[in-house]
Amino acid sequence: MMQITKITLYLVEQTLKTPFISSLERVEERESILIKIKDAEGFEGWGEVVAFSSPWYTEETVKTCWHIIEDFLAPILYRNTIEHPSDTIDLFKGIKRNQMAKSGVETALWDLYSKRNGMSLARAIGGTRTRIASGVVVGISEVNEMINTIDKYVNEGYKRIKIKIKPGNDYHIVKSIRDRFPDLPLMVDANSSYSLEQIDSLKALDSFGLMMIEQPLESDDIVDHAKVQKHLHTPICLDESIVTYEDARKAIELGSCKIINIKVGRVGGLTEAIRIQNLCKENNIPVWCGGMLEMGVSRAVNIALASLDHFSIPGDVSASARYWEEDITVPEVKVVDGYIDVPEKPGIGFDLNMKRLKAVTKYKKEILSN
Ligand SMILES: O=C(O)CCC(=O)C1=CC=C[C@@H](O)[C@@H]1C(=O)O
Ligand SMILES: [Mg+2]
Repeated sequence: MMQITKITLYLVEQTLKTPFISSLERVEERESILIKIKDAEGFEGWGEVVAFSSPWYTEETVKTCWHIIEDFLAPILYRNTIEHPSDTIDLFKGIKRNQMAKSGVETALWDLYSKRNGMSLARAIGGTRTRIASGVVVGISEVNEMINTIDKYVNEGYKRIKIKIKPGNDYHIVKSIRDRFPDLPLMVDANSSYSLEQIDSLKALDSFGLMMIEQPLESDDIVDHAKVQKHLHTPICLDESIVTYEDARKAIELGSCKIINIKVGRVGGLTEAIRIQNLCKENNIPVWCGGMLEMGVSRAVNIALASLDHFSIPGDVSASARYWEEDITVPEVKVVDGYIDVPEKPGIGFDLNMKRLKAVTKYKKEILSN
């Protein structure tokens, strides 16, 4: 039984090594919230909230998450004894959506729970892999610059490259990259920048042997995606549209996608992420672990998630050095020959780099229990 005695929130900010550009936004300064949860026996768990500063990817922001955690989720934790992190599904039921806020808290409880039980987070959630295959994302820029960046990542051993596309910035870019790297495991992510009327632009990509096209249409759509999938050979992968297990079930039933990108934050935590992977396994829908330009705590959670057996496609879990001069956890996440080792230490398997955390913290607050 976990009796929560202290919850502390940290607002942190780090500058990305290079700005990240998608069809919707340019991210340069990355804010996040870190959550530290302490229990009556002195164990500590850490979680990271992956919402961005503005609501371009989903409706949540750093500020909405802070509000939801401070005013609603933390009081629930103080009022209840918790046996298992999955108890939060019921405890948080009265609070609609706000998945990233819930996930930050739930993953901190998973870290706490696995530390209390002397197990790694990966083993606590049933992960079996000892290492995970790593892929990396290349943002939108001038095509020769993208090719040089891809070349660098391929030489670093990354197993799969994802590039960002948008209408008008698609066919010629993919063609140039394919000409240069004919056999590269390559996929594209449109972040919902196409409409049904632009289906021909998507069909034109069919000739490039892409692993998948991620989220071409609206971020809450599964109906039109099903229509498009019928006319495409390339599998559609859904990201933004899948926020719950029920969304995944309906999308699979409708044929809206052939692959799902699971992001822990987007679906409200590890418990829901695991349920979605199990559903996909039953339905032969491959899954992979998405990224959120995250710092070390959430990166560690992604490594644990991707150690589950049905995560068969290299995801967006890359090295700490992909984004950060110095990460907030130690040791840094490293990619060796295209793989990241799954840590065996109890909990998330990485320690907080307290010096770095202090340097990047803009504001810190202990949430009081009444
Ligand atoms: O974390 C990473 O390495 C990159 C993640 C990434 O590609 C994304 C993060 C957040 C929003 C998007 O632009 C994009 C995605 O949609 O998957
Ligand atoms: Mg995506």
